[in-house]
Amino acid sequence: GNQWGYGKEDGPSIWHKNFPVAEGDRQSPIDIIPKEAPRDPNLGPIVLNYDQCTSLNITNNGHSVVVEFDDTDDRSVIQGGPLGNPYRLKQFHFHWGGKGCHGSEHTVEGMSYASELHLVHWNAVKYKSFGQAAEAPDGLAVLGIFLDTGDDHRWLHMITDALYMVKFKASVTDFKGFNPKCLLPSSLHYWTYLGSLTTPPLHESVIWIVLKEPIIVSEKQLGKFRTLLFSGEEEDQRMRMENNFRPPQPLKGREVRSSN
Ligand SMILES: C[C@@H](CNC(=O)c1ccc(S(N)(=O)=O)cc1)Cn1ccc2ccccc21
Ligand SMILES: [Zn+2]
Repeated sequence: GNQWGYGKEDGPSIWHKNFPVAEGDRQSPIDIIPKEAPRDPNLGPIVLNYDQCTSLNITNNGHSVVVEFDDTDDRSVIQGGPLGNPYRLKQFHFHWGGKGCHGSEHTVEGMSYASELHLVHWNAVKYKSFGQAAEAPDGLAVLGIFLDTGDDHRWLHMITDALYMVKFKASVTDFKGFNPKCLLPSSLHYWTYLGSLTTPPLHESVIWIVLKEPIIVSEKQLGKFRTLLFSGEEEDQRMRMENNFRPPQPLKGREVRSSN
């Protein structure tokens, strides 16, 4: 299939060859300029119902580390804010940089954070499957959370302690009972805009909700993400998984709104 990555030969600058939508009108991520993102009084708060959440496993898909959820019912949903329906949690994953360099996807006035967490949800009211939703303009809602560096995050160790089990591409291990609520910052104030997946196939199917407040994790915890490999166990070349982020894309006239 279409092999893509984050290197010189297969990275973001050449994705358009196999995925022409890369040059589309609603691509993500973007640079968010707060003073150009007016408060919209019609934007209510986002509501996260993650209490019955059902994480299943953690996997290295060769691009990131992903925690997958049982999305066969509405136990874990996001709703409110810009969303017309509840959207069902499918997975979350991270993007990060290399040693001492930042790796968030969205930036704020040109400033990037150390890392960015994406909680991926799909509109199971309107669409029959995640795959079908992933191709629809209102099919997905991704909650983006910035990670900044400072003290240890008290719960992130539950993820970083499992990373040695999924060092290689295509490795997967059980990861049950993890509630991502523990990864939220104290404020749910957000920016929202219409965008896309930030990796191929780059479908323009995402309602983005990016939280303004970052969570704080330590350099040591972030460093554990960089022990993951892009490469599979059988490959002789070991390529460290780092800098797995797409840079900001043209806004092309889109409006970014701010919650109150
Ligand atoms: C959409 C693709 C898989 N890609 C994603 O699911 C995805 C999700 C979020 C982001 S980001 N970085 O923007 O948050 C990027 C990619 C293929 N695919 C199609 C159907 C399908 C079913 C299960 C799994 C993968 C599937
Ligand atoms: Zn992502």
